[in-house]
Amino acid sequence: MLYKELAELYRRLEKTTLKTLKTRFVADFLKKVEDEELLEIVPYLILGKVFPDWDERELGVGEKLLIKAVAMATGINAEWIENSVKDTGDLGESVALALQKRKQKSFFGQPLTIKRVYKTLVKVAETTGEGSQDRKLKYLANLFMDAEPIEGKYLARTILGTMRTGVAEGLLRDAIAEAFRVKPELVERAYMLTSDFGFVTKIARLEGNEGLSKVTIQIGKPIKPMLAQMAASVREALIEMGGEAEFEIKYDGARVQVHKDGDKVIIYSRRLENVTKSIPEVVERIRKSIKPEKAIVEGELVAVGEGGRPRPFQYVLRRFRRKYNIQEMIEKIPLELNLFDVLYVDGESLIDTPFIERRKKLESIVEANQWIKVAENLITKSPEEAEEFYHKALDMGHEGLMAKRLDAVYEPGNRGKKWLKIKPTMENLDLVIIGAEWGEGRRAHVLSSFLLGAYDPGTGTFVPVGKVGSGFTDEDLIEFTKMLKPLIKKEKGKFVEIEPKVVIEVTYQEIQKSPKYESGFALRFPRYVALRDDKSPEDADTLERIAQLYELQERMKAGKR
Ligand SMILES: Nc1ncnc2c1ncn2[C@@H]1O[C@H](COP(=O)(O)OP(=O)(O)OP(=O)(O)O)[C@@H](O)[C@H]1O
Repeated sequence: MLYKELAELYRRLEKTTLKTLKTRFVADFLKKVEDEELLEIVPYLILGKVFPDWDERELGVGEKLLIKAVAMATGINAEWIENSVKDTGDLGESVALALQKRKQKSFFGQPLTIKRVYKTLVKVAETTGEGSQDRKLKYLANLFMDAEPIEGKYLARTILGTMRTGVAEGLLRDAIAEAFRVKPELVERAYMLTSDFGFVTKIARLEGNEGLSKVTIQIGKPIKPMLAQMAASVREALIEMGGEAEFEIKYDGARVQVHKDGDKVIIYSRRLENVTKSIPEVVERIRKSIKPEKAIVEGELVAVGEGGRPRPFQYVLRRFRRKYNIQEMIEKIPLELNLFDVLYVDGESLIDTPFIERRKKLESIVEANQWIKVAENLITKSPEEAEEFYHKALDMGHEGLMAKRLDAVYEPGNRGKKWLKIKPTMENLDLVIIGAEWGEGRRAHVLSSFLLGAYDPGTGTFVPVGKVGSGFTDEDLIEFTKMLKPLIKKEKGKFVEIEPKVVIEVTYQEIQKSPKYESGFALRFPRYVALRDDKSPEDADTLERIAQLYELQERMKAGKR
């Protein structure tokens, strides 16, 4: 299949904002894909990606290298392309211009096929080590040599991860359902269980509803994590759970999903990225402590400080980010793993097993020690006992408690009421930076105030809910400016519009109802807490969640009165 057909799809997607139309375009395209291998590749390309997020492979190509490759392919100098980006505001557009401007196409050129593009990008990702930049450059230049302007535009955007065609996961799910006349809920279910749109598309096409309904979890494919809502108090949680619940310490760290298959261990982060290489000591401990040959378990990784007390979760994220001198970090930031769930053991999925049974299973398969533990818990009907446990958890320096329904099955990707969290403060929000303003005076060269958006899963867009300017150090602002500059879409005076990619956590004094933003909500005194690079923009808090938190806040206020 020709890459040009895919480029044409991107062009059509970009031209309309109508979700139904976009869904139809994607569905029509999927219907045309016959080849089985392509069926697994194309969904990712449509999302503007090459690999699923949980795949360890990365292209490792920045703007500079890409421009060099285009310069090499067209004979147009790199400076011209760089300058053109200042006018177009989009490297993809400038690549198309460069391809148009080139004198003549190679005589031996072959039209690009989707397979060739994909295979080349895989080679680019797998080229590492000494001299790899040069080899990547050659592979890419070869592709651009044979690319038409419209192909070059979208190829560049795919390589840089800035597709901007407005196709989010929800839209792709609906398009798969429409294309192969299968039930959207079954597509969703299969995706939540495997996080693999390639696999799901193939099953939908080849085996229809029946095949989709048989999809189950697999070692090596991460499962979307089950999430919690917030409760106003321990008592409220107990009532919601039907009078009896299991309470667990809510550890303040980073969630991990561990897949063990014999000696092979893969660890995925909260956003299901493969973080195995950054924490080898944890891998080693899992091999020893998790008894079954094959298992999938979940837990919270906590950085431990003096006297075994937990350190803020940012320390764990520092461990995830580190690629070199890992040994040094193992000593500097020791990690303890507190396991709280088991989803699979030796060929058997436990997803539909009630929580209380899973918990028993977990206790039986873990050989606990100083570094790997099963989350401390209390099963009770008594609000007083639960309160006492809550205060004990807080005194120990933990975040609060989780309450879990004893009979709850595991609901991948769902934020329902079967799990509730109880914390002493209002929930911080994780929001996406969608705009910014250049500072004044001493801060004129840095972005210093940021417009925050909540996610709207229905449309795949981000709706403004507030502006944050406090809580940043000078170094933070320099870092953010560096990070956000390549994501600038438009500049208007001091204000810049930003591609929604970066998630940050903020505190605030209150959520207010306000006509200021179309969302209907505004944050009062938001303050920056941390960069959440463990979350993707689609994991950010939604408008619906903000509305729920608003209700909760009002209930908490009423309780205090
Ligand atoms: N015992 C526990 N059981 C389940 N989750 C726990 C536990 N201890 C800590 N956690 C953490 O709490 C989170 C549950 O809260 P929630 O579902 O809101 O997730 P989240 O969106 O990642 O929020 P948060 O910012 O609170 O981590 C889990 O994702 C996990 O990281």
